[in-house]
Amino acid sequence: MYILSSKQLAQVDKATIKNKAITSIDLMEHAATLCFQWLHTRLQGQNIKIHVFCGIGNNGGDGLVIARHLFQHGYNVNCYIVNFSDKRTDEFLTNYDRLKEIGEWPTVINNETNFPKISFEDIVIDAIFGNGLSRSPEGFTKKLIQYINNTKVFTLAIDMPSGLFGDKSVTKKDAILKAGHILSFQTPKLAFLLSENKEFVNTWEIIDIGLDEESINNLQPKINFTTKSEIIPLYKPKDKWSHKGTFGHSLIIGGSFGKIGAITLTSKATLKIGSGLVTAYVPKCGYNILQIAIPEVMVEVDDDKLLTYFNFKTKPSVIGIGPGMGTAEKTALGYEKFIKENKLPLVIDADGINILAQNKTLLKYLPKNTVLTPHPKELERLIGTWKNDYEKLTIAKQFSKNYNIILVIKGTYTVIIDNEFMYFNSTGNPALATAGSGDILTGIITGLIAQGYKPKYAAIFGVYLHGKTADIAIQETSYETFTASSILEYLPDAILDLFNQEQINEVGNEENESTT
Ligand SMILES: NC(=O)C1=CN([C@@H]2O[C@H](COP(=O)(O)OP(=O)(O)OC[C@H]3O[C@@H](n4cnc5c(N)ncnc54)[C@H](OP(=O)(O)O)[C@@H]3O)[C@@H](O)[C@H]2O)[C@@H](O)CC1
Ligand SMILES: Nc1ncnc2c1ncn2[C@@H]1O[C@H](COP(=O)(O)OP(=O)(O)O)[C@@H](O)[C@H]1O
Ligand SMILES: [K+]
Repeated sequence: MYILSSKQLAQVDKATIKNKAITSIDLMEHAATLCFQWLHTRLQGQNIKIHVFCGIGNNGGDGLVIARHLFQHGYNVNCYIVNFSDKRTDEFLTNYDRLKEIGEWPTVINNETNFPKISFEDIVIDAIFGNGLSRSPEGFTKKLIQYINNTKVFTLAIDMPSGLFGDKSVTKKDAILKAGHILSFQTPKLAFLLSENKEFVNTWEIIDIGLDEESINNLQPKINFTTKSEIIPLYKPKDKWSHKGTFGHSLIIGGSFGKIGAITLTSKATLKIGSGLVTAYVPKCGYNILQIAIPEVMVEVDDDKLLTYFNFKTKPSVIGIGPGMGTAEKTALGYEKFIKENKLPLVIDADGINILAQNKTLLKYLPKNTVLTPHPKELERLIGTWKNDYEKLTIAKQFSKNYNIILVIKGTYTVIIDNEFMYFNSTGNPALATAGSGDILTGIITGLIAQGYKPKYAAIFGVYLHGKTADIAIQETSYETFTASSILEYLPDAILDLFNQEQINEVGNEENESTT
């Protein structure tokens, strides 16, 4: 699914009202009723105090609709208007009247002395600011946000946590509501996927409010959130007449004394994802280890304990390089020579990236669409520092464009960057934060390229499957006991899950709530 900017979302709201012949007030009624239903399903009429804080724009309008439904269903509700401006939208005013019509008058909050008492057991619904936030909240509104945050009460944010911009960094972090859960309309917001916002964004889900898909597509958005629906079409079914040559030959280069495990994991993953043939090129000390650990993999050797010569005989279709390789001087020299001469598709990880970062003149030798898979530290060495996550993405896009390479920036929401396009991954969880997890990813992406997946799609698909293994595993095992080898154990389930129709379009289901 696409990720839209605030401006694009406002455009799509307008286009939906025009193209679908629905009024703005009905669209609001529909969206906010879905939020009410979400809450009602979970509370089942329980007598919990619910404080609904409404702004004066359309986010406030949503709050008024939710409050009305809650009142009508007998909930214990206090509704407030946070009166930070004399402006009112028409939809707000209509819903204000509708609330009064059922005999409920919201309390107007104009200053700090009107702040209501909130207990830890209560629920707060945050409908103060949504997509129309134009600057950081100030004055009593900011104080109210801080007051709510200090209560540590459960907060349900409608569309956005108030004070957080959907698509740009906030410097004043003391005026943002810390949401316990967010019900966000139609598309994920970029802000939810960035670690700088982790204090404000806990779990979130997307509520499909029926905005006009055609208008969304017409905008040709460049930021994507990759879910199962986008992954299924990428899958390449196996041809009945295929043979092992059809699925490519991967060469996996890496390892050093004490780090043969890393390259063993990468080789195993390359084989397991379906590369027809796999050869590992390792220091001599890795020979027996690899031959015993993975009989299916062929092995070529370099110097005793470190890669030095890079003079393999294998003629592969793709090369995955870097895990466990080290950055010793003689390895770096051999690697530099290899990079300058190589013309084959590459996936570069770990020390392969670190050596490039030490000698950036090498970058121009990388074949077009080389995949680099840095974790945040490796990325920093490669592209330099950044002031905030948005700037990081801007620099990374420019880097991808300058060198014609595909960046896989690993993290909670791994993002694949190809020029100005970004693909955020939806799968994965902290079980993956374990030694060797990245080595496996390198193998998966390499093995997919060997089978004919274009590098960009191999990266998107590989990252999705890698994360999915952990999501499936965690229902059966624990975070603690999940190791990098578990990724390979659950890889068959992750692939088979693609054919499990029931879970398609699962974003929005509780099962797929996203946790940061
Ligand atoms: N049909 C639809 O369109 C649908 C819309 N929907 C809902 O609408 C929401 C967007 O509504 P919205 O555009 O009215 O913006 P919202 O966030 O309520 O507030 C804007 C107001 O706040 C003001 N303001 C901003 N920052 C401020 C600050 N720091 N301090 C003080 N004031 C500040 C700003 O004033 P201004 O910037 O002009 O000064 C303006 O008056 C969206 O998130 C979703 O919940 C859904 O119902 C689905 C259907
Ligand atoms: N909290 C998390 N949620 C989702 N994925 C995670 C999380 N932590 C780590 N990962 C994933 O685990 C992998 C770790 O890779 P990396 O840091 O290179 O590990 P290693 O060097 O140990 O192999 C990446 O794919 C990353 O996206
Ligand atoms: K809000």
